[in-house]
Amino acid sequence: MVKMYYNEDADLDVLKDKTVTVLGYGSQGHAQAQNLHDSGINVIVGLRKGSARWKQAEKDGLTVKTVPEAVKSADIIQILLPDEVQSRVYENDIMPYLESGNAIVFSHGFNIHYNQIIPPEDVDVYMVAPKSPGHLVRRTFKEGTGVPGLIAIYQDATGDAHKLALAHAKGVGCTRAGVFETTFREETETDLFGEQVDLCGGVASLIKMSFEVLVEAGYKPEMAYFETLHELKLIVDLIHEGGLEKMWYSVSNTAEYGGLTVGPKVINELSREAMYEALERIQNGEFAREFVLEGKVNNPVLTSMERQEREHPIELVGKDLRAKMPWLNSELNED
Ligand SMILES: NC(=O)c1ccc[n+]([C@@H]2O[C@H](COP(=O)([O-])OP(=O)(O)OC[C@H]3O[C@@H](n4cnc5c(N)ncnc54)[C@H](O)[C@@H]3O)[C@@H](O)[C@H]2O)c1
Ligand SMILES: CC(C)(O)[C@@H](O)C(=O)O
Ligand SMILES: [Mg+2]
Ligand SMILES: [Mg+2]
Repeated sequence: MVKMYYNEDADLDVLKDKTVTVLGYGSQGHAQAQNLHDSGINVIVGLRKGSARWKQAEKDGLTVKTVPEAVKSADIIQILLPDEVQSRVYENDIMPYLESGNAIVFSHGFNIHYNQIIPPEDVDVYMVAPKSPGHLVRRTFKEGTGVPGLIAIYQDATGDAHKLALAHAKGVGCTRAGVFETTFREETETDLFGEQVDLCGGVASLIKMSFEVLVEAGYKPEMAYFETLHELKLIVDLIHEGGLEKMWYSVSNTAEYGGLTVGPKVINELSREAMYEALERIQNGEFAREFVLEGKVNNPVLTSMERQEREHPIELVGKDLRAKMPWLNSELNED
């Protein structure tokens, strides 16, 4: 078993005299900056002048500066910008102001692993990667718990990178839930695989296709929505708490027999082949090249797919139904 690190293994004091700048105030940025600040660490947020997020970060009680000013004021520079813009911002607004002994921190290894950012040898480079969407990083922290996370050391110029990474993970709240150590390569490749095949891509495709089949067969879209999307969370909660065993225990024998016999026909050997293909494209850098080039031309494919996704009938019926369920936390930008 891998070693897990908890609160007692990490010492926040190593960050006592340091300033951490969090570049970006999106999903991870707003969560990690506020958690670090609430943990007593001196935090500055770095944003573009005129960024819509600037006011929000100030409203949240944080100091905000432009990226170059934030980097100049900091010992530890945490890059929580979209992966596809990080290398450009690094070249223009980070690298010129780095000082020997600084640390650069990532929450995903993409830009290091795929050579988009090549840091100088005299800075620490480490990762603190919460294994969770950013909004839950903040929500769980405020509830007094946290989400599990990974740390990884790419470069230990000062000899302190490991202690810093653990303290940083503690400030973000991850050592409350458990942190384990990995490498930039392992985090990057498994993270990309998980989000493409299972967590985001696989699940979204499964939801949409099962919804489409029910609606095409003449069932009401509202029925199909509850069956294929809404209830998924309730089932996943059981899996999350107690593994597949707890889910199979809780559902009826009918669901258990039907699920165990039909599931492998739906997610089948063809799906396995597609998963291996996705993994190969991640491992050989093809996916990274495609995504980096997509970013360089201002995300035309992503923009168009986001629009198509918003217009999918399950999203339209879902919007109406969720409006009738005010107890759902469906705000997009909730803190
Ligand atoms: N979203 C997640 O839950 C999640 C989970 C784990 C790891 N990560 C990693 O965290 C990092 C950040 O991802 P995110 O999803 O939080 O990003 P995001 O898109 O939600 O937020 C990005 C932030 O950067 C700002 N920004 C964009 N371009 C900028 C520029 N040129 N200069 C300055 N600021 C700019 C945006 O205004 C925004 O505040 C990525 O490395 C990602 O892989 C994200
Ligand atoms: C939250 C995820 C999917 O785990 C993360 O990896 C991301 O890129 O947003
Ligand atoms: Mg992930
Ligand atoms: Mg990811």
